[in-house]
Amino acid sequence: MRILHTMLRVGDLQRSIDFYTGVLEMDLIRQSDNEEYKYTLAFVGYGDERSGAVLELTYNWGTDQYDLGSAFGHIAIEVDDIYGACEKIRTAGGNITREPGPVKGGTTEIAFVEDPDGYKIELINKKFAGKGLGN
Ligand SMILES: C[C@@H](O)C(=O)SC[C@H](NC(=O)CC[C@H](N)C(=O)O)C(=O)NCC(=O)O
Ligand code: NI
Repeated sequence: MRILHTMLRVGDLQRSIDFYTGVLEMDLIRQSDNEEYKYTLAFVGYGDERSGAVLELTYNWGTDQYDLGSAFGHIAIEVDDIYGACEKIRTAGGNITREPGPVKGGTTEIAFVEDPDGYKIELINKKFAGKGLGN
């Protein structure tokens, strides 16, 4: 078994596609409508589903916002240079909500960016990927 995707309900599909492709440099892999049940799916990621897990952006027709609640945490992305990545994301209009630097209580360098619906995306510097807090 392997993880295929994480599904996120979004309030404006093009706004989300623009963010994940334009700001986080993902590919738009495929998109499909379900006319009967009135929703559209857009799969975005770094390479296709055979090479790794992707995000499944789900737009329910006519629903433009959701209560994210307090349970969802974040999706993590590995970046080669977290400081440079944050500058590029900021320049591209992304909302960095936690500046890059060592995680509290550890050494792993992280940052957070929020997507257009408020979902948190954690950026982790490549040299720390898979090392937890890095201690
Ligand atoms: C393609 C596969 O990865 C899917 O996740 S499609 C599954 C399908 N999704 C939806 O219906 C999304 C819209 C829905 N209103 C929602 O917001 O979740 C699904 O969950 N189908 C249910 C089923 O029983 O088939
Ligand atoms: Ni799915």
